[in-house]
Amino acid sequence: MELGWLLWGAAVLLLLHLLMELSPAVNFVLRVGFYYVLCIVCSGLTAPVCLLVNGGRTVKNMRIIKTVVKSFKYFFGLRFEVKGLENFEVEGPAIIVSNHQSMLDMMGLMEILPDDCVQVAKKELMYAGTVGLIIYLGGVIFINRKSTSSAKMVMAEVAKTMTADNVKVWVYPEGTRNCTGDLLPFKKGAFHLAVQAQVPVIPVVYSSFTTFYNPKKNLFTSGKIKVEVLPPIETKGLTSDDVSDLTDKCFNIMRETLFKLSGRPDPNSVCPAAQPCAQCIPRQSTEAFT
Ligand SMILES: CCCCCC/C=C\CCCCCCCCCC(=O)SCCNC(=O)CCNC(=O)[C@H](O)C(C)(C)COP(=O)(O)OP(=O)(O)OC[C@H]1O[C@@H](n2cnc3c(N)ncnc32)[C@H](O)[C@@H]1OP(=O)(O)O
Ligand SMILES: CCCCCCCC/C=C\CCCCCCCC(=O)OC[C@@H](O)COP(=O)(O)O
Repeated sequence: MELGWLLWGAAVLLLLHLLMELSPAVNFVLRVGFYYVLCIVCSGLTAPVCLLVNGGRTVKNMRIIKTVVKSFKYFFGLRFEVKGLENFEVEGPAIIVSNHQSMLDMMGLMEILPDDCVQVAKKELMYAGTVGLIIYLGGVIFINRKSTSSAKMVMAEVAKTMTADNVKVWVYPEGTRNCTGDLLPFKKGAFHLAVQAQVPVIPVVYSSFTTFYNPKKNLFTSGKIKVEVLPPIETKGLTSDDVSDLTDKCFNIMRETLFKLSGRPDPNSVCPAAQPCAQCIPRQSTEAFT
């Protein structure tokens, strides 16, 4: 009887393997599906541990969540090459800003997440079953993207409490996932927050996923992700009038780093050729690279 089940299991695995080999779409759906299942199951198992160890919603739970999520990369053959971790060693709170390419970012996030750091997330994630529960227990700050005034109010509250609680806040300034290999224009919330709390901004850049992950092409293979934590940008003495400049400065540094890490030409270099080349391609027309 047990041997029968084993043979059935082996046959199903073999069939799935064959299907994945034959069809990129099946391969993509199964790998993404497996990521979802892993997140849902691990969240369900980790939530009671967080409750038992730390008693409720607290940033301390992020250490437990981080330990679990850091193991996910082995299932998908992902490798991280990290540079500049010492830039996280600032005294006290800071705002960390990074590019946001896909839900796979959770693995990259947890790979380098410093202690006492919470993320800003869209409030819809709170209702994502066990994943919502674990995110809630980790102390994630939820914002309503459909209401600028309510999002601003939450951010203003965070600016007041982050210094008292000595926490770092991780924001995805693009405000949505973007897997084009370039950056979307930055929203200013993170930078208002940094100026209001008078804390540094630490930019973090992940290389483009487009060589191994592209939903439009049903591509999801193993791959290497280069990560660079850039030096903190101070905001002491800056006022709300400086927010736009601060946003632009961060955007330009991060875009330049994204292109460098992804092996693309420097976006700021001037093309000497008469014909447009890769350097000349304007920021929003990046489909050619995906
Ligand atoms: C154990 C296993 C577990 C496995 C699974 C779980 C794995 C890990 C779990 C833990 C990790 C969870 C992490 C989850 C991450 C989720 C990521 C996301 O959800 S990304 C989406 C949500 N985040 C954001 O949107 C942040 C970026 N957005 C902003 O900062 C925006 O600015 C805003 C949301 C605050 C407002 O956006 P919007 O309404 O579109 O308005 P804007 O155009 O940006 O601004 C309008 C004007 O208002 C000014 N402004 C903005 N913010 C402020 C402010 N705080 N104070 C004052 N003024 C502000 C802005 O400057 C604009 O004015 P202007 O005159 O045009 O300059
Ligand atoms: C009872 C309800 C059950 C609902 C089940 C939902 C299951 C969800 C399961 C697994 C999801 C794993 C993903 C982990 C968290 C990913 C965070 C993320 O990447 O959010 C995207 C958000 O930043 C921006 O969203 P948009 O690009 O604007 O969209």
